[in-house]
Amino acid sequence: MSEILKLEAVTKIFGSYTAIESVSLSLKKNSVLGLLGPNGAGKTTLLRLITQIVLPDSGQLFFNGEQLQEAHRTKMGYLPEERGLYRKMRVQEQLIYFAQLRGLSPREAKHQSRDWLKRLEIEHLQSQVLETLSKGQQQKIQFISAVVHQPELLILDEPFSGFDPANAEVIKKEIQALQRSGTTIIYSTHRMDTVEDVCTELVLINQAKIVLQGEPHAIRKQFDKGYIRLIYSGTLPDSAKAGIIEQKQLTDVKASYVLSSALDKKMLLSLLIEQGEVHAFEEYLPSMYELFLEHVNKPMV
Ligand SMILES: Nc1ncnc2c1ncn2[C@@H]1O[C@H](COP(=O)(O)OP(=O)(O)OP(=O)(O)O)[C@@H](O)[C@H]1O
Repeated sequence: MSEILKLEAVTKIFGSYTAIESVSLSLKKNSVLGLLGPNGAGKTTLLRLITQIVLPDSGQLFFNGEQLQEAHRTKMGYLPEERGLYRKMRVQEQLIYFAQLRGLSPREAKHQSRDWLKRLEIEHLQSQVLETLSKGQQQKIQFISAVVHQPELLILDEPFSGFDPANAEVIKKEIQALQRSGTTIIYSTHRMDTVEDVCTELVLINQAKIVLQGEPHAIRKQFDKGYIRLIYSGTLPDSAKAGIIEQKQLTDVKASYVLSSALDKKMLLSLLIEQGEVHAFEEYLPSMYELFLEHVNKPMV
């Protein structure tokens, strides 16, 4: 059984508003799924359906091949968007409490909490009351509370929010390490810069529906228009000028271009080499950011 999670035509309606509409997806064990989408698209609702905080109005969810049920909760870790820790409780007490709640023995709970505090280099905070910690430090504690019981499936809603770039990098590395040790990860994010490094799968949600789905490079390849990226010092030959899609001056002499696929690549390259200095001449795939904008702005049918 290589599938950890499966959704079949899942729909969630709040009053008269459909927040998730007939979403189907299947997730292989050990993958990292990035959930992208504009504000209000339905990402958090989808995560809440998987964690059973809300129940679907129709459709089915399966975990490791079984109908999703209460008992699966201890096999999942959830970092919610609205962080929920006890402000007056001490750090270590709190982590031990959450770990035990998710099925660890007191001894194992203590061991794992200590280990994680050390990994995130905040062991010196273990006896502090949560509310005396900075926002980023509290975020780290919240992250630990989601992973301390070694869940099979880890669900993270905007895991990088509240972190400075250095700590965001620390969290990114931990997510990658968890994947290497066998954890399956789903996370929602607005940070397009991290998705291709971290994710093996991407899902783009817009207006309650999935509009793009697949492996990041494959999604980009699907929308390949055959463009060329050229970084060049010199005067562009006339034949290339006609094919300019995008142009950016980098220095007085050096510029970056996106050129149309209509050009004869071999001939163009030899002309360029003859007349100037070629710094880069490569296949240009649309970025996830461009695809995001394109698909989110398109009216959905
Ligand atoms: N409990 C609820 N009751 C009523 N409407 C809700 C509820 N939860 C979510 N919604 C609505 O469902 C839609 C999707 O919300 P959701 O929080 O899933 O979006 P999101 O993609 O996570 O957005 P963001 O990126 O802004 O966090 C929104 O219009 C929201 O108002």
